Amino acid sequence: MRLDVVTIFPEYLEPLNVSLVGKARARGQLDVHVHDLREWTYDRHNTVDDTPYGGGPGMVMKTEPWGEALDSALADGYEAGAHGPVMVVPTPSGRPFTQELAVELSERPWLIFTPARYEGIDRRVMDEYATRMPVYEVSIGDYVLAGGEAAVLVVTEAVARLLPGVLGNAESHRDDSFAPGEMANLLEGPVYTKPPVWRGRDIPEVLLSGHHGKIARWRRDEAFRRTAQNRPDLIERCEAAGFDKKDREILSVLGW
Ligand SMILES: Nc1cc(-c2ccc3ccn(Cc4ccc(CN5CCCC5)cc4)c3c2)n[nH]1
Repeated sequence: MRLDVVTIFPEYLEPLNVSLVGKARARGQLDVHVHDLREWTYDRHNTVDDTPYGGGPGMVMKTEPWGEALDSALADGYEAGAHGPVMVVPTPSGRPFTQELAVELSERPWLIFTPARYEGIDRRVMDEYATRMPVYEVSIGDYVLAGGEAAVLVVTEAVARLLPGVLGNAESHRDDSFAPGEMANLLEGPVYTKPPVWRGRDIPEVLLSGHHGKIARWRRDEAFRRTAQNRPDLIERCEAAGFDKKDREILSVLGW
């Protein structure tokens, strides 16, 4: 997968050199190119913003630098043999970023991120590139950041860990919250490891029993407990996926 990021804060993307994404890059599973938007300005102050038409607070990012930076990133990518680009535009007003969307993006060969600052980018930039590729405007949550770079880190990490071979055997996204399968749409329950006792706190007996059926049931019950506690909205969603008799038992215990 190729990732291009156009930003006025290239240093903000340094974390893409470490940990999971850094290793995927070192292994050649990810090809990341960060471009400084200001390299596509020609005035003394490297201006990338201007006042909004129609008035209002703040500044809007200008079309020309984005157009030149994106055309350059596209030419570079095609030159390198990449294909099927998709533009990902972080914005508070976008489609919610979910595990489902992470899976969808992880199946694309080329993502071009356009994290903005100020009050966002002149709409004509997205309109222009929507004629050439899918444009996903994406929100990572119902809060307002000062710019899109943090969202690029979030989306990149969620996508990269889904790429084949990126998560080692020791880790798996099989039982992720929101992953398909029997734990679909449930939040994961508590996890434990050695030592067996820590500051007088021991491990739930069932996890030491070696009885895989009981352990799986306990984990599902704990997932229901946590989901009912923190995300009751998800209980309805997984009801659609079908509850078995045991599920209904734990839900009635939880007062559901
Ligand atoms: N999930 C999530 C994503 C973001 C995010 C992503 C990119 C940018 C680029 C600039 N900002 C700051 C920003 C943008 C829009 C407004 C709202 N204004 C009201 C009138 C015009 C616009 C305020 C402040 C971002 C914020 N925040 N949260």
